[in-house]
Amino acid sequence: MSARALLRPVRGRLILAVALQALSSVSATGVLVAMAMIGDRLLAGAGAVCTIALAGAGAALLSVLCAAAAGALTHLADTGLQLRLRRQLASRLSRVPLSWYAGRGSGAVKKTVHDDVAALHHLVAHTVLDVTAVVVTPLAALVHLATVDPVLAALCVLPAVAGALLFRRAMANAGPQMAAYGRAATEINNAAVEFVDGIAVLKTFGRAGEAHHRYRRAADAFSDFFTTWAAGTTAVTTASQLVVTAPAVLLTVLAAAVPAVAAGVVTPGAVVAFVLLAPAVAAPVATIGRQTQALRTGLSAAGAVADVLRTPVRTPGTAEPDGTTIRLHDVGFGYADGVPVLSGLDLELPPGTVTALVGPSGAGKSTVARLIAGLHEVTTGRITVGGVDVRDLDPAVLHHTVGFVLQDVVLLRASVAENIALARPGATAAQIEAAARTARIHDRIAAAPGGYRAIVGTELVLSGGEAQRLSIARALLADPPVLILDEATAYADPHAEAEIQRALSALTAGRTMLVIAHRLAGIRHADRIVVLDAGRITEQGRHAGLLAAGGRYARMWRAQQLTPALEETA
Ligand SMILES: Nc1ncnc2c1ncn2[C@@H]1O[C@H](COP(=O)(O)OP(=O)(O)OP(=O)(O)O)[C@@H](O)[C@H]1O
Repeated sequence: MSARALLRPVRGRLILAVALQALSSVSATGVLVAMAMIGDRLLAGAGAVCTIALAGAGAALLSVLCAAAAGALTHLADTGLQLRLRRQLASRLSRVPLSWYAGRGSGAVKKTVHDDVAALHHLVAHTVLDVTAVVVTPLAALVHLATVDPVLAALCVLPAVAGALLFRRAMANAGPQMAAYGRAATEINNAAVEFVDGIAVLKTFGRAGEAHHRYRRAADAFSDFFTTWAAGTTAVTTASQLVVTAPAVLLTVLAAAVPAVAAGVVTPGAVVAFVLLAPAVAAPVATIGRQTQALRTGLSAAGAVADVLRTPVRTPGTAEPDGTTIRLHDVGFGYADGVPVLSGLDLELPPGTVTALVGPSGAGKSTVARLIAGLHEVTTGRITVGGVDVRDLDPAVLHHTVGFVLQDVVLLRASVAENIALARPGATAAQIEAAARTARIHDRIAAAPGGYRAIVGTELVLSGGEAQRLSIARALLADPPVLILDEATAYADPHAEAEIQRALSALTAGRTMLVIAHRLAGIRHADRIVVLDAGRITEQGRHAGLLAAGGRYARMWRAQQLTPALEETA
């Protein structure tokens, strides 16, 4: 979608608004013409100015009404456009791959979603009309003055031409400068977001003073850039403004008109017309900078929004999985180009079985979970659910088939009930409570003042382990045939962990499970244990077999058996 296509839905209303604004500007000029005609009549002693005065008043009324109608139209067009764009952006941004966000930074995304859409408001609601007025008013004034005296009319164009030429010189390098301006503004946005995101951890290490370092640097760079740019152009820009001021224009015209009146080649009435209308011919040049800038900003914002809306997203397929078997076929993946995290991974999760994925930190276990969840796309190979590539599955079907309790629990700033019912919005209060009880989080929720209506993060602040149990309640309620647990009990104390394990055990019957755990004791009864090391499967089998093999798993098991003893003797 191009910037032009973006504005297509409101084109009809904008054209009508431009026509009304043009009529308003012509009518406003008509008022000045009527005043000039009255002056001419009075100077000539012709009297009878009533009709002209009435016509002038009519023109004034028409001008006001047309301007109001034009403004109402553009604001209506803008409201509809903003709503449509925000919906389209929300829909697109929810479907772009996570890597798209990683490649940008939240500041840049926020700039497009918020600032650029707001800049479009100015373009559609104001700039279009302002530019119309700036073009039509001087033209209408000039046309009338040309009928009064063509030579003097040509003369009053001179200040406008001089102002425009000076302004062009000031803006000679504006294209690259505007691009640099946009980059500097984006850098400030990114730095501000980073500042807010990182402040807690920096404070923890007593380095709060440095927290805003990048932000300050970005703001300084922005200020330096702007000062240098302004210093190089201020003199010429000021000159371009000065030559089009009313006194400068009147001086130019009167320098020729006064001798012409004395010589009897121009009437005093004609001079009145020039005094009233000549400033209007040149005045818009003073606003060229502002209007051009507003147009550029608006069009570049439209371009940025159009770019986001053009971001390719995979159209969800309509294929239905045949069963719930999950297979990883020769899967390779890396977060960054040339840095593989997983390579040649073949893995099958047969229905009703529990597969445990273990391995040292950084081996890629959570990455496997994220790939199955569709949060990232495999670089090579494929992942299938019931024989269908996850990329060809409708995300809704994927998430009904596979439930996730991932390491990084994300809770929404919504009620506890809404958070639990995320994957099943129609769930009843009783079903939500039952899931919370099974996940051993009900008592904590019931003890909070708002209970299940309390807003998570403000009215109910949960610890890491509690958040984990709430996300287990979520998965329990969704009741998917396949469940992936990534460090599901990482935050829980031993007592709570045992309870959660019991609750989860009840779930496993008839279900496919992939459990990613560091503590091997919890998964030693798994149907299959897969050992991942540096993104490759190095061993797999049942607990006893792997122990007997004396490989990596056996070493990890022995190390974990020793650890409690060491703690006790310490
Ligand atoms: N979002 C990311 N961007 C870039 N690299 C990442 C990202 N997430 C993980 N990695 C890298 O991918 C590799 C595997 O990480 P992963 O979290 O899958 O390991 P893991 O086996 O689950 O580790 P742990 O047991 O410590 O949680 C690591 O080298 C990690 O640095």
